[in-house]
This record gives sequence, C-alpha cells and structure tokens, in this order.
Amino acid sequence: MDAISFPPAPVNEPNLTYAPGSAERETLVVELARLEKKQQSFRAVIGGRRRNGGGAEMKVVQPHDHAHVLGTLKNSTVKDAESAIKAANDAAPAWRAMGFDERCAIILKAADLLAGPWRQRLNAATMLGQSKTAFQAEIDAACELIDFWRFNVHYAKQILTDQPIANSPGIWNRTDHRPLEGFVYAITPFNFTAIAGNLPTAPALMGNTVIWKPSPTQQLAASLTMELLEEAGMPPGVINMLPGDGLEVSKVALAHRDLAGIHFTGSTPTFQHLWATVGQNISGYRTYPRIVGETGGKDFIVAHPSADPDVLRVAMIRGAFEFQGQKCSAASRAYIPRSVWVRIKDQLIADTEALTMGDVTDLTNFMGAVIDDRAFAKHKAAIARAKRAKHLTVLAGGQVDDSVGWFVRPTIIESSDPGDQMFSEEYFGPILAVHVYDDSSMPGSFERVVEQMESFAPYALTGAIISQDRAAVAWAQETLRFAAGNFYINDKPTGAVVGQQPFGGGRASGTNDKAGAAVNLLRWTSPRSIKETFVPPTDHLYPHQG
Ligand SMILES: NC(=O)c1ccc[n+]([C@@H]2O[C@H](COP(=O)([O-])OP(=O)(O)OC[C@H]3O[C@@H](n4cnc5c(N)ncnc54)[C@H](O)[C@@H]3O)[C@@H](O)[C@H]2O)c1
Ligand SMILES: N[C@@H](CCC=O)C(=O)O
Repeated sequence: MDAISFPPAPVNEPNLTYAPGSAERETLVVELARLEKKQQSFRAVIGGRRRNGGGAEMKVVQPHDHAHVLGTLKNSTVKDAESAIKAANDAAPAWRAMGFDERCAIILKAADLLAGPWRQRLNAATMLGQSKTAFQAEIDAACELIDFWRFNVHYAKQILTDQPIANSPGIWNRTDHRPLEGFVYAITPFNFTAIAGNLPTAPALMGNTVIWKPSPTQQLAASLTMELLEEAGMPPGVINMLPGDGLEVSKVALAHRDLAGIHFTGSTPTFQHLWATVGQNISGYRTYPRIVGETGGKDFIVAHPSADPDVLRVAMIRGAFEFQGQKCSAASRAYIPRSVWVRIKDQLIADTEALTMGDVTDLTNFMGAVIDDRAFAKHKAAIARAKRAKHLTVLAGGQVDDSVGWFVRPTIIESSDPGDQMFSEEYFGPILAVHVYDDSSMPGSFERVVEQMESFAPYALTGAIISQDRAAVAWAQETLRFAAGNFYINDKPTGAVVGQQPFGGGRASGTNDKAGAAVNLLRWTSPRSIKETFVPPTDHLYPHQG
C-alpha cells in the first residue's frame, strides 16, 4: 500500500491524422453515425446513481445543424445540489483514505481507455456537440485529456514526494499533503472536452470529492467522460455530475459550509460573479475556499517589420479561425506593420475566404458553427457595427447565417483606430481585428504600438510576437511580460501542450494556476507539517539557567 512506487513516465499522446483511408477515420465515421442516430437523456450522476434533475428540460443540439437534437437534460435544482453535496461528503472519508497509487491507477486507466477504445466515441461526441472538426476534436478530447490525466499523476507524485529537507538531531519532519476539508465545485466550459474532464479529476486525484457542473452545450461529451471514469473505477460519489445552467446548484454550493474550492474555466463575468458570492459568504465556510479560475482573453499577434510574411499569415489564420475562434487562446487582435501588411493582405484575404465551413461530419471542412444562438447574435451584432463604423473595414468574411446552423464566416476587420472596442472586448468567435501601423517614416512605431496594446485589453492570456529580429523579440518579450500567461515567438498563440507549455493567464484572464501542472494540483491540497521527536526532553529548564 505505502510502498515507494513510480507511475509510468508521461509522454504526450501523438495526434492521429484522420487522413483519407486511415483506420482512425473509419472508426470515427462509424461512431459519428451511431451517436447522431441516438437521442439521449443526459442524467445527473449523484453517488453513482443516474437521475433526472428536477428542473426544466433543456435540449442539446448540433451547433452546425441546430434542428438535430442529440438529447435532453433536466436542469439541476437546489434539491439535486443538496443530494450531490451529501453524496460527495459521504464518499470523502473512503476516497481520501484510499492509497494514492490506487487513485493514480484509476486516472491512468481512464487515460488508457481514452487512448484506446473510448477515443473515437469521445471525439465523435465533441464533434457533434461542440462542432469541432476531426483534428480539433482529436487534439482536445483525445490527446489533451489523455495528457492531463497522465501528467497530473506525474506531478501529483512529485508533490507527495516533496518532503522537508532538514531534520534536527533526533527529529523526523514530514509533510502530509492532505486533501481539502470539504468538496470542490468544478464548473466547466463548452469549448474543451479536455478542460471539462480535467477540472473535476485534478482535485479528485489529490483526494478530494467533487461536484461537477458541465456546460449544457458540452453535455454529450461530459456524460461520456463520466461513463469512462466509472469504467476506469472511479468510485460512486467521488465525482457527482449535475447537468444544467448551474444557477440553482450555485445557490446551494456557494453558500455551503463545506465548500472547499472552486475549479472554474469559463468567462470572466461568470468567474467574477462566483468570486463575489464567495466573498459575501466568507464567514460561513469551515475553511477558506480555494478559488481557481481560467477565464477570458483578447489574445494578440504583434508583427515586427522583420516578420516572415508566411509565418505571420499562417499564425493569423490558424490562430484566429481554428474551432471558429472559440479557443480562449485564439488570436482576436493583430498589429501589423504596413511594410509586411502589403505583402500578405491579398493572400490572407484569399486564404480566409477559401476556408471551408459547414457540417463537421464532412471531414473536408476547416470549420464548424459557433456554439449557440447567443454566440451567433453577439457576432452578428459586432460585424454589423463594423460595417457601420467609418474607421472599420470588413476585409474578409462578414456573412452570418443561422438558418441551418449558427454559422459565422471567418471575418477580418481592419481598424485605423487601435483604441476601438474590437481590440479590448472578447467576442469568442471567428473575428480578427487588425491594426496596420505605419513603419515607413516613423522610427519607434513598433515600440509605440506594443506599448499601446500591452494593457489596452483587460486580459492577459496568450499572445505572439512574429519577428526575425532577435533584439525586437527580446524587447517585446520583456515589455509584454505581464500581457500574456502564454507567450509565443514566431508561432500562433493557440495549441498549448500539457507538460510543454503549462496553460493559463493573469489579469482578467484568471488566477494563472496553470492547468495540467503541479501548481494547479497544489491548490487542491492543504499540507500538514508533522514533527516527531524520538527522545523528547523531560526537564523544562534550559542549560543557561545553570
Ligand atoms: N483561460 C482558459 O483556460 C479558458 C479555457 C476555455 C474557455 N475559457 C473562456 O470561457 C469562455 C467560454 O466558455 P463558456 O461560454 O462556457 O463560459 P461561461 O462563463 O458562459 O460558462 C462557463 C460555465 O459556467 C457555468 N455557469 C454560468 N453561470 C453559473 C453560475 N451562476 N453558477 C454555476 N455555473 C455557472 C456555465 O453553465 C458553464 O458550465 C470564454 O470567455 C473563454 O475565454 C477560458
Ligand atoms: N489550451 C488551449 C486553449 C484552451 C482554451 O480554450 C490552447 O492553448 O489553445
């Protein structure tokens, strides 16, 4: 039980290609057809039992074909939340008493199940429910989630072996990395199946029990993730899943004495609301809740006059438009010197207009639809404003159509004013704002543009510098030190890999407790220092007293 053990060393799960004729493509197509045909009832999982929530029914649809219902769920109520918290508290003593290796084995088994028999089921669910292409589903639902699980085990083990390095003579000091006292409330976003799987399991690995509130628009993949975890051996009550909008769940969870932590990813306003509610309730908790949140972004690409035009163009297209720009890391503002802009503009527009968009089960498409009618309406309004405003020019895209799915064409908007709201507000979709700065007759124009954009947006999640000039790279890296938690040099600002670029940002983008890293797992522990004295003193007087 307590023997020293070494879990398998983690390596990043390789991405499958889904090229025509590949075995993975064949299996994926079969899974897509199977899941599309089913209409499922997505039920809560409380103490290992399935049950319908007591609230109103919500439909889960395919964003690219919104008449196609994948299933329904019943919103979770106050009563459901109370039952789930009781189940989490009941399961806690046995879970934290279970050996650490046993908990690791469950998570590692989940990773292997996902790498093997579950891979295409979860990929297909992510494609249908979240409108991801095969490749975008693969890097998320398969590879990133597998990586989260395998690397978390590695980092958790490191934490456990982190013990005091000094012992006075006759004394043995130890650190007991306890779980938190109470339950962790994991609230997850629609856009990444990997994040949805990581947020409840990271605290669980450290010995906590969890209430998991997934996004309604990610419910198909979330329900399958729950089934996968059960197959891997996750005991009943350790992770309790409550579908729905979370409003009633929060009424109970955020006011509960046993709330020990919040593990959140989603928008900045939602996180600020959760934090404010915790603040209002602060005197009622048994312990100060740990609050971890990764939130919005206004991620940037800044190009120096020395930028390689092709590198810049590809970074802009992939960074802004993959998965419809619905990655928190997606490039949504770019600052380009005129000397480079004239070399890429026509090709950039042509490439953007040529991006194929549609039903993601047609694997020739580059993009699908935005997640729901609210996202669609937000983008429609932003594009309409751009078409009206004199200082804004829609260069590519600009068309929207919600007759079949919530489709927004990848859109590039040039602004003569870098102070426009396009450069500070998160739309979370396929709109890229571009400001072209004059670098012909104005020395220092690059530096001025960087200084302006550094804190123009309230966020600080990801950003990229494209430059072949080493001094400019070094200067930008220093000047933009606090403008991004993930900073890329000559690459797009998306696509962080677990174990390679730990992910998260500061300012309004979150608490920067890097997902899939030891610093994150540490938040789910409450260390106890233990000092044992082998031969304790038996006389209370000190030698200097003579
Ligand atoms: N920084 C990151 O790592 C990261 C990663 C992914 C997404 N995001 C951000 O997430 C946002 C998009 O995701 P979203 O639209 O799902 O965000 P959202 O804030 O609308 O929803 C996130 C989750 O919170 C739930 N929620 C909302 N109000 C709640 C309440 N009162 N109580 C309990 N749950 C509540 C939602 O149902 C959902 O499950 C974007 O802002 C994006 O930048 C950030
Ligand atoms: N980790 C992902 C983004 C997750 C947020 O949506 C990336 O780096 O692109």
